Amino acid sequence: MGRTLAEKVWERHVVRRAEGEPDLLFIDLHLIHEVTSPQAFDGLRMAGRKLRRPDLTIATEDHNVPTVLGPISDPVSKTQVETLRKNAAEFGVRLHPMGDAGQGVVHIIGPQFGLTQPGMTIVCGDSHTSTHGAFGGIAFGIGTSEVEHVLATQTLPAYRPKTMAIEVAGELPAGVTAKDLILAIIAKIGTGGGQGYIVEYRGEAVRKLSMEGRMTVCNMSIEAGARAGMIAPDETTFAYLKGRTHAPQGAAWEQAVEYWKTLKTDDDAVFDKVVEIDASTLTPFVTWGTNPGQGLPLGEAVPDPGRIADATERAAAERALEYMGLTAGTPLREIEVDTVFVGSCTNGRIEDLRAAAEILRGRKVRTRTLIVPGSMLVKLEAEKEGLDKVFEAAGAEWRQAGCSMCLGMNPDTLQPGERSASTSNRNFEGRQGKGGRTHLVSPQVAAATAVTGRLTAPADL
Ligand SMILES: CC(C)[C@H](C(=O)O)[C@@H](O)C(=O)O
Ligand code: SF4
Repeated sequence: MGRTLAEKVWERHVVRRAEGEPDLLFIDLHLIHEVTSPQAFDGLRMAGRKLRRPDLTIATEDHNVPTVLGPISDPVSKTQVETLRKNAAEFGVRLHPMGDAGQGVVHIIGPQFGLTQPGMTIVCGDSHTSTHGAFGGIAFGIGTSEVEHVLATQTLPAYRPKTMAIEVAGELPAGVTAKDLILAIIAKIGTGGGQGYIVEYRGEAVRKLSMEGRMTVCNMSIEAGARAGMIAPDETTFAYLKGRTHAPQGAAWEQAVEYWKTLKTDDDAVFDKVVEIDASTLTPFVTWGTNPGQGLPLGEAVPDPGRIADATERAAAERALEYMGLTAGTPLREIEVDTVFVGSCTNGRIEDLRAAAEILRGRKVRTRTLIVPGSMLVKLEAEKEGLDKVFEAAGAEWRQAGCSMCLGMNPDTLQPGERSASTSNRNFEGRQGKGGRTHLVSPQVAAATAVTGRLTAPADL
């Protein structure tokens, strides 16, 4: 019987297997940030261990950094960043600190440097590590004790998840993006729908996505509860990687591509579960609730919890509407927002900024609008293209790279009761600041919303 892509990549990395025990996997790339690494380094220090493979480890500062120039004022954030600096120096880890040209959100810098490659195992003490699966590797988030294990051994014990195929037939209509697709997928399968699985996204619409779009999709796999998300590499993947700093060069490149071409699910392979979705029926999607599965097409209205059959879901919807300050039956297009955030490891890449700029060009924003590049390199690229000027002319704020308003660990937050349209990945209660209300959207919807002050698709402008 043939094998799925996930099975192929997994098997190639097993260094020890024993009955009744998790497989011991070799890890090709270990990404580090300031929030989940301090105790792991402490553990190493206490055990008198060194880092096993500093060459396969890379660190960045992202969650706690302010996105305006200047020092970190919050003492907890400051300590976390300083601790990472000390640890990186002591253990010989390459670090991209604030202000460095290579700094950025951990899931943006791996791909941009060509460190993220097809067929790899990639881990990070961060749930959105699933992003890197867009290149056809197995990438997942790990806990701090696992971070320590990987630092010490470059291996990780893990049970192999089951495999799920999400088959996306047809083409995305014009104006419908990767973000709308993944929000629609999560609304369909639920925030627990992917639990216990590695998801492989397949089908025509997925093949047609750019690498940026594929990363957006894989990024949010975790929001459907999946262990990881992946997409088989193809010409789009190779073209994206070619020439990047850490991508193989010359003969090694040819050899790598030859191997990468074998990284696809065999025709006769069997997935443990298959979900089908028709891309051609999709429209711009927004969330109305407090989990990423509570989403609907923008053309619809706030749902009536009374009409939800499942008691748990009904209770969740009631609570969500109360927190969100929404009334059932209100057209989603009539919801007014105070703040728009374009950024994060979901939608903080150059293509996302270009899409937002295209809509904001020659227009003015009515909301507080933060445009935050996912990395300093994205920032540089955007500035070369003059996108910063477009944003500033529209009245939006152009910032330094970081996680920013994706989560309230830095100065970019919502005030209690404030409402945002955000291109990030989580709309949990308090995610963007205590009492803040988040609607997850694509960069296109975010930009159009900034123009009108209400949830809006570009086609409505
Ligand atoms: C802080 C970090 C551990 C966390 C994660 O694991 O994802 C954060 O990045 C997030 O997006 O919530
Ligand atoms: S941008 Fe958001 S989702 Fe991504 S790593 Fe930072 S906090 Fe987590």
